[in-house]
Amino acid sequence: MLYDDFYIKSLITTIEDWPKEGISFRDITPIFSDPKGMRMVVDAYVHRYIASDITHIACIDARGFLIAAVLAYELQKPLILIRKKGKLPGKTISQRYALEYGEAELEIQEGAVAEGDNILLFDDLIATGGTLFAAISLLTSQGASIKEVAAIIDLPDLQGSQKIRDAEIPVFSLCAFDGE
Ligand SMILES: O=P(O)(O)OC[C@H]1O[C@H](OP(=O)(O)OP(=O)(O)O)[C@H](O)[C@@H]1O
Ligand SMILES: Nc1ncnc2[nH]cnc12
Repeated sequence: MLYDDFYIKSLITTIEDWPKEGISFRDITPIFSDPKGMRMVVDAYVHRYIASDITHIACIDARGFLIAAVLAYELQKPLILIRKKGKLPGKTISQRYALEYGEAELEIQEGAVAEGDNILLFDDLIATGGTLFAAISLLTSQGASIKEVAAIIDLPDLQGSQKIRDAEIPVFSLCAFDGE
């Protein structure tokens, strides 16, 4: 078995009513303090993408950075940082969006990606998909193609992953919290 989704899921804790009432927050912090879990997560993505034709990995501020940086090192691919507004120096392109518990704005630096780039887009979790769609829009507006979206957790009830698939972008996640 390459990875044990039950084991990965067992590391994720749920905090009710955080950061707002009604939200069941899925906390991935314990994965980082469990070396076996961390290796399982990274190895699952390395195995999936080692022979793929992706040219770049793009990842989303902030939790998305944590695994994607290790993955870029392992796969020897350039890493593109998609950051919350006001964090990237120089000329940027930005996109506002709504997520499960608020609104925000994402940015990339001008010239970060180009026509012909084949991107693996990574974030830790897919809820409504608002964050990922903003990232997709930033990358594709510069001519890049999204080869696949990868995440640790999918929350299918919130339909983000289905909307991304409906846009004909493949989605890969290691585990799901479905009606739980
Ligand atoms: O599918 P959505 O409804 O858009 O929600 C998913 C996003 O929400 C969280 O990010 P958050 O903005 O809380 O940032 P963080 O990673 O900095 O904690 C998570 O890391 C995803 O990026
Ligand atoms: N329920 C949730 N848990 C953790 N991160 C999230 N981002 C959006 N919704 C989330």
